[in-house]
Amino acid sequence: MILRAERVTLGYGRRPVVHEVTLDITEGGVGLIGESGSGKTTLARAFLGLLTPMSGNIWYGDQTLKKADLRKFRKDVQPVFQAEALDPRMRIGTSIAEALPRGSRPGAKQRVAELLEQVGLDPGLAARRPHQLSGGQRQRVVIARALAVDPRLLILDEPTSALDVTVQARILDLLASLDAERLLITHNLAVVERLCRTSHVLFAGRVVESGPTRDLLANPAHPYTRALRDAVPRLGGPPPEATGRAEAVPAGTGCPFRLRCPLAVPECERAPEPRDVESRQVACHRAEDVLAGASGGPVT
Ligand SMILES: Nc1ncnc2c1ncn2[C@@H]1O[C@H](COP(=O)(O)OP(=O)(O)OP(=O)(O)O)[C@@H](O)[C@H]1O
Repeated sequence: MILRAERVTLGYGRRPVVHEVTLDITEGGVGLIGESGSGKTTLARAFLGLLTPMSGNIWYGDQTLKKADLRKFRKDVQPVFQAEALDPRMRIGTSIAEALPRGSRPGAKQRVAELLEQVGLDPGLAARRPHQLSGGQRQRVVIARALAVDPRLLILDEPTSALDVTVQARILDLLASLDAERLLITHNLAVVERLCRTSHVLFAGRVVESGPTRDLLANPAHPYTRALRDAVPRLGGPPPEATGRAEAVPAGTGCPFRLRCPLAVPECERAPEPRDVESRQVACHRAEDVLAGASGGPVT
């Protein structure tokens, strides 16, 4: 385990938007799934040390981020940002060379060529500027930049959402082939299926279901996971529309999903604690009914 969030609450100003999340980044890839506004990027920013928790801790090995060696942390944990963030005026080679650790500048040209090859690009592209590359090539450059410091963990926020399906599949193959671990943020379930052994489903800033990705997708135990899965989770498909907004119920007033939940019962006015159900942790009073395939109405 490289990073761990322990009962982390995050927010902007005084408004919390992620509530008491506990989550380990373990081997085999970890997915954070949820619709727009559910808090995925906010949690990723905390894992990158860019947002300080209102309460709880981010652990890096056996130290909290407050006490950790930040130089080592910044080398170990690298974001993979959107390709649009590449400086349009800068040549690709310079852009990658800038990310290299200080001591390695003398051999930079050679190292840039190696990194370009590692991500499946012709080293000759180093002389070009971003607009002279395709979207898929630009995304590979972004990955090469992140790999420049030989990180242990990549934090990827929708790394392929701007790409067409075939290019997307090739970038996923590349990501799957890398040695670094992954925290992957997406609304696209096909992407987590390919890259993450474990997944966490966020709704309105709370983890509602966690477990092996395979199990979550094959047989969800939370009605929200089921809604996400059923809402066109094709590779390259649009974000699920049938699921509406994440901020359905204010915090502290029962299950956050209950106003949209086809299985809601009066008991759901009491917030469900996460509990172990089969292979996963799920925060739902009716997880067993969901697993059994119930589609609506109260338990009789
Ligand atoms: N800089 C900010 N200042 C204030 N509120 C913010 C800020 N960034 C995000 N938020 C709010 O925090 C909540 C969670 O946003 P976040 O970006 O983490 O969600 P997300 O799941 O990553 O969504 P998306 O998939 O659209 O990126 C939202 O209600 C959003 O409006």
